[in-house]
Amino acid sequence: MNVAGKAALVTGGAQGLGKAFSKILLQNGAKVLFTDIKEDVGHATLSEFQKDYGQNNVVFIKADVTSQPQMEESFQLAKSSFGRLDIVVNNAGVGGEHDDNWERCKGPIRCTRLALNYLRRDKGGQGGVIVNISSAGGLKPTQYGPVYSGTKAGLLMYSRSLAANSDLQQSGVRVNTLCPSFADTSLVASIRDNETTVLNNEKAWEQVQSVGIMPVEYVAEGLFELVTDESKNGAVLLMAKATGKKYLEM
Ligand SMILES: NC(=O)C1=CN([C@@H]2O[C@H](COP(=O)(O)OP(=O)(O)OC[C@H]3O[C@@H](n4cnc5c(N)ncnc54)[C@H](O)[C@@H]3O)[C@@H](O)[C@H]2O)C=CC1
Ligand SMILES: CC/C=C\C[C@H](O)/C=C/C=C\C=C\C=C\C(=O)[C@@H](O)C/C=C\CCC(=O)O
Repeated sequence: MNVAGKAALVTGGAQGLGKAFSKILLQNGAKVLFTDIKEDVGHATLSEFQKDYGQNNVVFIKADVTSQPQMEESFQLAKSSFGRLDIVVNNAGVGGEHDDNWERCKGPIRCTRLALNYLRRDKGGQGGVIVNISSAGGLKPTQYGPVYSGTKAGLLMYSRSLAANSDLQQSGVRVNTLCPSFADTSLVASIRDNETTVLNNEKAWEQVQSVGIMPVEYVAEGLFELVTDESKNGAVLLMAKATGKKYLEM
């Protein structure tokens, strides 16, 4: 897929990986609507992007992925702003070990279901691609983040199963999963700063340091590959500082 002239919706795009995903799409000529719950940070990112990529090529809306009405409004706004929707990146998420944090999995599922109403050819869309942001922790056990790993593994298998659906394939929609290891964002800084609820901050931070931390721009290259390579459907891309990009073969 050539993203130039295409339209994307990225959740949690105000900062971190979501900002880097939005940026790489804009840099390559796509129009982007990004959502976030952080209004001030979102508006600052919007101004930066509008200056660099054009006033009409980027839109921000304060919207929470845990809210069905807010996400319905976000998808409608993307369609009315750009006249089309081709790419959806379900990125918004939080760290931490709250035992009810299945929203980390349910939020992207909610948004994937909404996305299908806009992308499917049999629903008036033009086909497209959904990329769900899981984690290396969704593929490999994280002993200090079992809830995090469990929810990300759930999202991964939801995405793979949906991608295997033949009706969806015929409607022109691909569904891929990106599994980054640690990247340089506030989520990882919260482990360093003892501001999260991982099971043992000190040991978790030691693990982060031994695995290594990737720049967000590098992770965005993986996202871009999953968006543009039309041979990829149901793909799971693991990215880590030491081992680079590796597709799951299973
Ligand atoms: N940083 C890392 O090492 C890794 C991060 N991930 C995943 O990448 C995604 C992005 O995380 P980071 O950029 O690291 O974190 P971050 O904390 O820097 O950015 C997350 C963004 O999502 C927004 N957000 C959080 N909850 C939201 C909600 N309910 N609705 C809308 N927006 C919401 C936040 O306000 C923030 O702007 C998450 O799904 C995370 O689990 C996956 C693997 C590694
Ligand atoms: C210590 C983590 C605790 C809590 C989770 C935290 O809230 C967020 C974690 C975000 C990312 C997790 C990444 C996990 C990475 C790993 O488990 C690494 O051990 C393995 C990473 C890559 C291996 C590459 C390879 O085998 O090819």
